[in-house]
Amino acid sequence: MDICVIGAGYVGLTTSAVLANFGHNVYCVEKESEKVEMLKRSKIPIFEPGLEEMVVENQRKERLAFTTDLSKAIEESSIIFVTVGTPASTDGSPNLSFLNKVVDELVPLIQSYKIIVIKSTVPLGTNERIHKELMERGVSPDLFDVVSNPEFLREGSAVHDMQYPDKIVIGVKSLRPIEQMQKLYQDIEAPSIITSLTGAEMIKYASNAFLAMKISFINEIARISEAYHVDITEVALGLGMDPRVGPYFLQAGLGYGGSCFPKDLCALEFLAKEKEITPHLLQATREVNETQIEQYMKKIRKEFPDLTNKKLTVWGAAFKPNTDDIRHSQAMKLIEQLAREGCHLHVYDPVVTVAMPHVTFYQSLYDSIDQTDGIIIATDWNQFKEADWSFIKEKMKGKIVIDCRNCIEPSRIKNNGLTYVGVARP
Ligand SMILES: NC(=O)C1=CN([C@@H]2O[C@H](COP(=O)(O)OP(=O)(O)OC[C@H]3O[C@@H](n4cnc5c(N)ncnc54)[C@H](O)[C@@H]3O)[C@@H](O)[C@H]2O)C=CC1
Ligand SMILES: O=C(O)[C@H]1O[C@H](OP(=O)(O)OP(=O)(O)OC[C@H]2O[C@@H](n3ccc(=O)[nH]c3=O)[C@H](O)[C@@H]2O)[C@H](O)[C@@H](O)[C@@H]1O
Repeated sequence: MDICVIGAGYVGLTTSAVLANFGHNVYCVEKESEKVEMLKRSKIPIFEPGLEEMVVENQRKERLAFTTDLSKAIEESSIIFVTVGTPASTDGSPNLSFLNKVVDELVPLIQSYKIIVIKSTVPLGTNERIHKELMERGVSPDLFDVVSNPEFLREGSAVHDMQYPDKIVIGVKSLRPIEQMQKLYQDIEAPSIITSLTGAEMIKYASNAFLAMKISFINEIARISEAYHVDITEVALGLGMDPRVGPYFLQAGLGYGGSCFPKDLCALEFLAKEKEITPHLLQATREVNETQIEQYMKKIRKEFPDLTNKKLTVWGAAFKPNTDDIRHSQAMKLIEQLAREGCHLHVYDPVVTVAMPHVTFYQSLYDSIDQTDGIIIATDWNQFKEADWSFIKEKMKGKIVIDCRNCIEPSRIKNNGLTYVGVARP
């Protein structure tokens, strides 16, 4: 099949590479010409394990092309994926300007039957609205179907997640596009859920809200566990053994960040309030998360009562490991807070470097700890878990290691004469 993917961000690039890898011809249309030039030279603008290799391989096989020319891509494609960003506006409502622009651009270009697949995460009712708008603007209903096909990939494992999803959600208004959609995904072994356009939108929001709630739940339980000297990792293990709960997303720490959980939670809260529903759990989830940085600042201030001119090392800046994405990163928020309080910060992240006042980003893990007063782990990269703590003990000046992700076994640090501080790890 010939496919057009609009947007070359995390979702657009992964969708393009994976569909091309399944043998489809894919045109990935991106509005930023510099990005397109880079991609044409097989340079990927984001860090995502396995993506570059898959892009290069499919460019070589001439199944994947990058362009700014939407009209040619639409003319040649029967399926159009829309993967543009839907960031939060200042009032928490989703900003749909990129999506609306795409709809404007599509109106004059639909001259033969197309399936328009909305992969971006959009507020309830958006797919219905797009369908209506296309008709009102003169596009014959014989020439298009809108399909709501939300994406569940995680950054850092995007290529794997898209090839091996646990389900495929297909929201439709009529039965007409279903067969084509199933054919498109025939190489993926996963159950499909066929639902309404708005039902698919809600499955996406409910999934992200539930996962975020699980994280805030374990962070709240960690606060209580700490007060009663209980080990949160044992609690999470025992809790997660119940199949009704499951073992995932029970890692206590600095809280969730990234380009999706914070904005999708705000969007759902906004959508609830629009219908005069008080979203108690969503609000509580957000409130716990928003106070996680302060929880850890208290721990840091307890170890270093005067932060002015303290030389501290922070490991991790990305919002999670295996990505260079710092959008709404809790690690970055912590770094900014520490810098505001007068610390001299030495930061190391395997793939992130940012220019900011009072902060020096290092290119090597061990260079970042030279003569430091303490180490703060803000993102749980594997590299940090595998560090040589006896060597670190020799290089650093102080003794304190604050693990804001509970990602290191305390004994590994304590056995080397250092002090370990996590959350609820007595
Ligand atoms: N990042 C993630 O892990 C996931 C994101 N999502 C959702 O997918 C959507 C996209 O997310 P990301 O890929 O992270 O966004 P992104 O912001 O990284 O990428 C969007 C891309 O679309 C391009 N674009 C915007 N308007 C365009 C237009 N008119 N024509 C061509 N290109 C255009 C932008 O320049 C940008 O490169 C969002 O709704 C997000 O909530 C869903 C699942 C996972
Ligand atoms: O809609 C989206 O964009 C995506 O949002 C999340 O994926 P992502 O944001 O890439 O990353 P996650 O692995 O979910 O982690 C999100 C945040 O939660 C934190 N986290 C995760 C798990 C955990 O147990 N504890 C915890 O603090 C991570 O450090 C990170 O900051 C969802 O997991 C995806 O299914 C979804 O498609």
